[in-house]
Amino acid sequence: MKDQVVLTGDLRFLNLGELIQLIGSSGSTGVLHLLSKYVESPGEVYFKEGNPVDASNGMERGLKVLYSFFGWKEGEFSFSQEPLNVKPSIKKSRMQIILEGLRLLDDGEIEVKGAVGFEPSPDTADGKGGRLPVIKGPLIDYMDVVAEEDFSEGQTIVSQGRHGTWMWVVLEGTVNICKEAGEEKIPILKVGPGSFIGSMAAFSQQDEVRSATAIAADRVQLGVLDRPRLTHEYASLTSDFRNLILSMDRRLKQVTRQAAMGRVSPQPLKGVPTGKAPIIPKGGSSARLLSISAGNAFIVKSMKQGDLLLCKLEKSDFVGPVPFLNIGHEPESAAVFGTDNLQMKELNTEALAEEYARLSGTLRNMVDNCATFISATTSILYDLYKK
Ligand SMILES: Nc1ncnc2c1ncn2[C@@H]1O[C@@H]2COP(=O)(O)O[C@H]2[C@H]1O
Repeated sequence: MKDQVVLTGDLRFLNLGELIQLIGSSGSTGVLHLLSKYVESPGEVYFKEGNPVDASNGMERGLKVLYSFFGWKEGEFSFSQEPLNVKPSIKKSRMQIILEGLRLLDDGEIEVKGAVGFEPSPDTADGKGGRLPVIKGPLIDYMDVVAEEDFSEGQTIVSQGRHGTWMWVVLEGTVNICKEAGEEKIPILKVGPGSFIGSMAAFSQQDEVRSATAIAADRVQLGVLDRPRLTHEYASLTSDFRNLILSMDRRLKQVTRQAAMGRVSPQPLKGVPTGKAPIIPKGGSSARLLSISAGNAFIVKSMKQGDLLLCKLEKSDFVGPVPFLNIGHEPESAAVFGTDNLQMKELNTEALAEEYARLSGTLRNMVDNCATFISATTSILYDLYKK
C-alpha cells in the first residue's frame, strides 16, 4: 500500500478529539501528523483500524504523549493511510481517550500550546454547570434524511416514557440527553452533529418507549430518517446481526440507567457470581464472540472503589469482543461472570464483519454511534463511581 494523505487541516477547526472520532469512524490505519509552531518537534498518532495504538513526540511515546496533544490548540494536521510499523502501547478505547484527554485539559493538567485558552465549561441540562462531552457521530449520509426539523434552545425533542419510533440524525447544534428520576433531569451526555436520536430497537418493534429525554441545548436542526427504508434493511439482516444490534441497544439502556443512578449514589453490584472464576477475564486476549442461549452473564468492571456492574445480559445478548466495534467493555476493560445455567454459542465474527461492511452508510453509522454512546456513557459511569 502506498502512503496516501487523506485528510489535512487546521487544529483550530478540528481538535484532536474530533480527529480521533473522525479517523475512528472510518476505521483507517495510518499516521496522524501534527505540527505546531508552539512545539519543537512534530507529533504523531498511530491508528490501527480507527483506534489510536501509540503516539510520539520527539523522544517520548505513549498515552501521556497522546493526552498532551489535546493541548495543541493551534497547528496543522495531516492523516495518511499507511501500514503501521509500531508496537501498540495504548489499549484504551477511543472514547475513553477522548473523555480523559478533555478532562485532563479541563483540569489544567495538560499544557495548552497555542494562543487559544480554555473554553468555558458548557452548562448541563439542569443548569447546575459541569462538563459534559459532546459526542459527534460519523459523517452524515444524507441519502436517508427525508425531512428536516428545527428546535429552539430548551425545546424537548423526545420525552422519557413516551411512545415513539421516529429516528433522527443531528444535522446542526447540540442535544442534551437526560434521564428523568422523579422531578429531576439527570444529564447523561450531549450529542452533536452526526449523532442519532431514537433507539434502534424500534426496527424490530411497532412500539417503543423512549428511554431518555432529549432536549435541544441550542438551536438544533434534525434530519428525520427514512425509517421504512432502514427497517426494511434491518429485516434483511441475519438474525445474528439483528441480535447484535438489539443487544447493543439494551447495553446502552443499562449503562445509561446505571450512570443516572450513579449521579444519585453509586450502586454496588448485587447478586453477581463474582466468587466464581470469570468466563472472560479482564484483558483476556483469547476471548471469542458468543451469544447467550440460556442463563445470564454479568459485565463487571473491577475498580479501586469496588466492583461495578455494567450490565446484566440474557438470552440473545452477545458476550465478548465485537471485532469491528469498540464499546469499551469486555475483555479489555471489564470481566464477564456467568450464572451456573449459562449456555452460549460461538458467533461467526468473519460473517458478521462482512455483513457490517455491506450495511448502508446510515445503518453502519447508527451501529457505530451506538457503540460510541455505550463507551462514552460507560466512561462517565467510571468517573462517577471514582468520586
Ligand atoms: N447514554 C446515551 N447516550 C446517547 N444517547 C442516548 C443515551 N441514552 C439514550 N439516548 C438517546 O435518547 C433517546 C431517547 O429515546 P429512545 O429511547 O428512542 O432513543 C434514545 C437515544 O437515542
